[in-house]
Amino acid sequence: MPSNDVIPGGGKPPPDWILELTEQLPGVIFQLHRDPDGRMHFPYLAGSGAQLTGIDRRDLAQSALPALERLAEDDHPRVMAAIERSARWQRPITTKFRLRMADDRLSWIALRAQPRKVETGVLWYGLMIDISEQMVEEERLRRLSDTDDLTGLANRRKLMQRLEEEISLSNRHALPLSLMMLDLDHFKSINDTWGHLRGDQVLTELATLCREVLREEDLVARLGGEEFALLLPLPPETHCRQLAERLRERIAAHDFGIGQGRITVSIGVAEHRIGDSCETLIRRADESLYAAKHGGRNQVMTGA
Ligand SMILES: Nc1nc2c(ncn2[C@@H]2O[C@H](COP(=O)(O)OP(=O)(O)OP(=O)(O)O)[C@@H](O)[C@H]2O)c(=O)[nH]1
Repeated sequence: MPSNDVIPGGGKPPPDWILELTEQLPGVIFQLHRDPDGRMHFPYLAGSGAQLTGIDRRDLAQSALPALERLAEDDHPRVMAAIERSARWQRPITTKFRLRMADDRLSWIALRAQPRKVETGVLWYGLMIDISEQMVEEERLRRLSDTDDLTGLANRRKLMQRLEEEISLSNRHALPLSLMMLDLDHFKSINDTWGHLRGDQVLTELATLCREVLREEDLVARLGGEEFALLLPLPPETHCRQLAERLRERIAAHDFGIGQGRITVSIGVAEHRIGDSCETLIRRADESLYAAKHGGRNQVMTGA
């Protein structure tokens, strides 16, 4: 295979306007070469992004290591595996990763590269582009779609997603998991007496109280209206019921601005049993909540 497989333009110097064009590109275009023994280097690198890492291109033309060392620790194995797969199956690489820049900032980079077998190993033709802004926006949208507008708690969608994950873990490793359903008592009359805005304020303060009582790893979600769900991974055996009691007492003692003791909640607790699905666990917590309401409200009930 002639050496012009490695050097764009077949070894002839490219015209000035091509050089200028490639250097002005808002990203990086490159060739990445890998020897049969796995050593990599960038025979060609161009684009305005090429300076941002602060690594000299001449060093990268010798070895790709200085760039690979800048990969975020969590992303390194995934990127190496993508390169390996691409080389083995001759499939394009499509990945994204975080790369440490000269100013120590981590930037999100999207990479696309097409591999080609050459006599000396594998040669990729690719491009990289900074997608940090898109990633921030994606994260903002994801948060929005997971969050309840009024209280800032997780919403039903987020709860269902976490519940699926936790139940799958609990079923696989027999880990404890509890679900509490919490519903405000006679909330309609609070709204009717004090107005909808005050009702909203009660919901927001209630969310804060729940968060204060729970631990970081627990999830508090507003399911809609005056109904909340609390998901507790790994609670010690009797912990969940005690916690529900503490929360109930704390709420009953709190002054929501309409006089102490006006706001109470009913709580239904269900503990995960091996083999439970989301629906089964929710149904059992709902049944406990129903029992708490019918037992006179302002109380905690656990499943049979
Ligand atoms: N302020 C406010 N009220 C809401 C919101 N969502 C639902 N509600 C009200 O919550 C009340 C729920 O009433 P019900 O389902 O009858 O329940 P309840 O009065 O709490 O009675 P029990 O649950 O049986 O103790 C209704 O008046 C809804 O209008 C909200 O976002 N803000």
